[in-house]
Amino acid sequence: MAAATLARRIGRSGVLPLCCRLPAWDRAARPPPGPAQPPGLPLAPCRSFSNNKIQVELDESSGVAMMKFKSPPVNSLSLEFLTEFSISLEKLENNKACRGVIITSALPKIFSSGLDITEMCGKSIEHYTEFWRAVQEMWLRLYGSNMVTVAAVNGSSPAGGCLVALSCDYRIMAENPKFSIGLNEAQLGIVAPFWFKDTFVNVVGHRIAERSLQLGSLHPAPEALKLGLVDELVPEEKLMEKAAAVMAQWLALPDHARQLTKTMMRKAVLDRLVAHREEDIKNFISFVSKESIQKSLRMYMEMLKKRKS
Ligand SMILES: CCCCCCCCCC/C=C\CC(=O)SCCNC(=O)CCNC(=O)[C@H](O)C(C)(C)COP(=O)(O)OP(=O)(O)OC[C@H]1O[C@@H](n2cnc3c(N)ncnc32)[C@H](O)[C@@H]1OP(=O)(O)O
Repeated sequence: MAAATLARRIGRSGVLPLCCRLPAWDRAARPPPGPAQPPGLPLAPCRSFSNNKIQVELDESSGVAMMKFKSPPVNSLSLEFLTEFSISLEKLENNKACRGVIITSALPKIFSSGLDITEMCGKSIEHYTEFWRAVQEMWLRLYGSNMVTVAAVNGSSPAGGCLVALSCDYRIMAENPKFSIGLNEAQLGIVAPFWFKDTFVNVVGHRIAERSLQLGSLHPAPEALKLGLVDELVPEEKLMEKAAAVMAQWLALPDHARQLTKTMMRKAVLDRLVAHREEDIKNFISFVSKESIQKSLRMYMEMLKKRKS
């Protein structure tokens, strides 16, 4: 689907209507590009594209795309960011030349600061609906992607930023103990929804997830490795090289076998949100509309500003 059409269909809702496409986890496995492809068949025109928030470059010879978050100061996941993220994933997913994507940040020291807190403060019910649908859409696309997804975590990655990394197939983090990662929602006085929790449990197991979620822990990189929250630590300057090597290793397998296995591992969790999407939006709205929650979020934002001065 052309980007302009996609953007029109998403419209202000930030959501791709489910009727527009099969979810990635239900699609048939794609044949690998290259010799198996009928000669003369044009590849989708998406070698490189970028928008205000995200830059993507696809190397058609390897089938690997590099996606870089570039939304200063901290790559917070605003409605606009999430919409651009979903559009970028959709474009790659639909491009037969693309088999894998490495996700990283173009900003120093920050992978993503998580959901944009200002989107959850003092807004209308319509806005909360639109925002939360966009968060869901991003996760459904990323967690359900047929592509190999590698997170090259080159900075701190709290809450929604951690979810992005957790939703990938493999996480490599820069071995800087000043960088931390985790679902710290409880520290903000908010609660990670069930599908954040399910994604976390699928990576680290129930006990570690329960303790970490209740405490709202942000784990410095070495601790994140010990917990299995990330798969590897490497010196920062080696991060992209390592991500490319891991990607090559994963792409060496036949797509159909890997994709069907991924679907088998993730389907139950994806289906659970798909079946309860509207209820999940209602829960989000009634939760963030509470005066006590608004107060907690405002205090947290003030704390961030004070810490700076
Ligand atoms: C019953 C169940 C119902 C379910 C209900 C669901 C409820 C909601 C669930 C929500 C799920 C996920 C939530 C989130 O993702 S919330 C976001 C959590 N993120 C954080 O806690 C990170 C906060 N930020 C930091 O710790 C630091 O900023 C940093 C990322 C480590 C970077 O530090 P820095 O020193 O380099 O930069 P700093 O000066 O702090 O920040 C620069 C400016 O950016 C602003 N900012 C930072 N993070 C955010 C953010 N997430 N959203 C919006 N704005 C952010 C910060 O305030 C600075 O602004 P300014 O320059 O002072 O104006």
